[in-house]
Amino acid sequence: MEKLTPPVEKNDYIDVTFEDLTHDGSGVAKVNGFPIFVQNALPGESGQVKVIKVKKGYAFGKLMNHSTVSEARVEPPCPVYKQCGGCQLQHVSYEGQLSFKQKQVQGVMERIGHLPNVPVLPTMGMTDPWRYRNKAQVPVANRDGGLVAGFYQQRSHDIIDMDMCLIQQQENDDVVQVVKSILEKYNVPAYHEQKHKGTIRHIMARYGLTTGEIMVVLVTRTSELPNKKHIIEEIVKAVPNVKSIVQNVNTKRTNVILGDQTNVLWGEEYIYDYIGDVKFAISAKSFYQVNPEQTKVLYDKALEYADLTGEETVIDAYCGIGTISLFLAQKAKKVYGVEIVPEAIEDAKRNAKLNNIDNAEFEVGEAEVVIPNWYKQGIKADVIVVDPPRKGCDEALLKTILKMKPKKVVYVSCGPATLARDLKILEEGGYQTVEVQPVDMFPHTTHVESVSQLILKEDN
Ligand SMILES: C[S@@+](CC[C@H](N)C(=O)[O-])C[C@H]1O[C@@H](n2cnc3c(N)ncnc32)[C@H](O)[C@@H]1O
Repeated sequence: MEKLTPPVEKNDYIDVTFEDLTHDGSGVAKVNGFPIFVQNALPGESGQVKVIKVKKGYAFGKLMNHSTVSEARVEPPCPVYKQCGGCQLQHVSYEGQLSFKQKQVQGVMERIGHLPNVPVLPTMGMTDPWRYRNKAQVPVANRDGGLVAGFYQQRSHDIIDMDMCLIQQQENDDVVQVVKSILEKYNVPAYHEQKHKGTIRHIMARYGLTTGEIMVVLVTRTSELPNKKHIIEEIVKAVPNVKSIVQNVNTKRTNVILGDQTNVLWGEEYIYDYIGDVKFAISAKSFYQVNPEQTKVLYDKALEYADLTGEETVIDAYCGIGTISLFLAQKAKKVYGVEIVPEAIEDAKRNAKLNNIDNAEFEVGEAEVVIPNWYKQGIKADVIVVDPPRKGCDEALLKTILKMKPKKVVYVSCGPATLARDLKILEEGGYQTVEVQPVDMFPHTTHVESVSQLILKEDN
């Protein structure tokens, strides 16, 4: 096969116009069809780029200057946007972000799914896309005789001290600052990663948006916490809505934040929050959606697409803590949820009880194993909802769906590329994708979430 010669070399300076944005927010320019990826460049912009790395089929460049600036470009409001890396799209207007997310889904439908006619609707965004996150997990270090708490600088483990994060609930920012100063006052040593010494590793705050309840989690290397009694008293005094103070002990040399052992130091083991009418108990280790306001928007859409009358049997595959299952159970005859993580299923069962929901059953296991078993046992769903991780649905699960033939499939996805791949398989098996609705769950980041409705075609 003829070897293609890249049209650019390292250290070349070239003038380009950007055509697209990648899934991670880099601008894409093309030289004779050869793509060059450049950070901080937007579609429609032109400028001079220095080529910094050339690979077989693509190159990376650094933007040296702009000759045209996109109308969608804005000044990022966060002072540490460039160092942090937690957000990737703050330099794009919110309208521009929503349009980028819609185009990204549309693009993969065409390129990967070969489904150019599937309607991809405009992204449903937030009225106020700031301060939406209900969970903060902030690493702590010792510096200049005190404590710093903030975020890891991009591609490093250096902590940048920070007193606010514009996508965090204000309450979480406040908790982190107050707890940091209390720990500093009592000389609690911060964890030192290389030496694996010290005590406090992370300060974590969880906030119930609808209840205002706050949980403070102190993640420590050792189960011993010096001046524990005073620290607890001061946190209770300083954080009026605190309902739970928890110590999580993580003894391991690891990047995973939480360890195995959790002790309640004060108050309750759980805080509570509602999504719609459904109440959720949230422990230090529970998975819970980080943007509950948009979760409601997403799940309302899923419910609309499921179009339940009260007579249906529904399967919720990859059900996590049963958030969607409990939403659906209010409108269905019976819901079966399956999830691989046993603790999540315990939470799902607890949450069903908490809401007096007795028509939802949950099972631990792989969706691609459990659902075929259910089918063998005679369980046949009228509607199947799937909400898989980024890698999409397992092929065995898709095959079972095609055998079981539910009238509707509702596909909640956090990975547009695998969504497109799976929709194609379902379409070839007799389903029609009615529409795809992107929902912005994570403003200012490149994450794209969407929900799709598929119906079984009549002759199947
Ligand atoms: C995107 S999350 C779904 C969250 C869920 N809908 C909720 O609201 O809690 C995907 C879930 O799939 C689970 N998972 C991953 N692989 C799985 C598999 N093969 N079978 C079942 N669940 C799986 C993960 O543990 C995770 O909870």
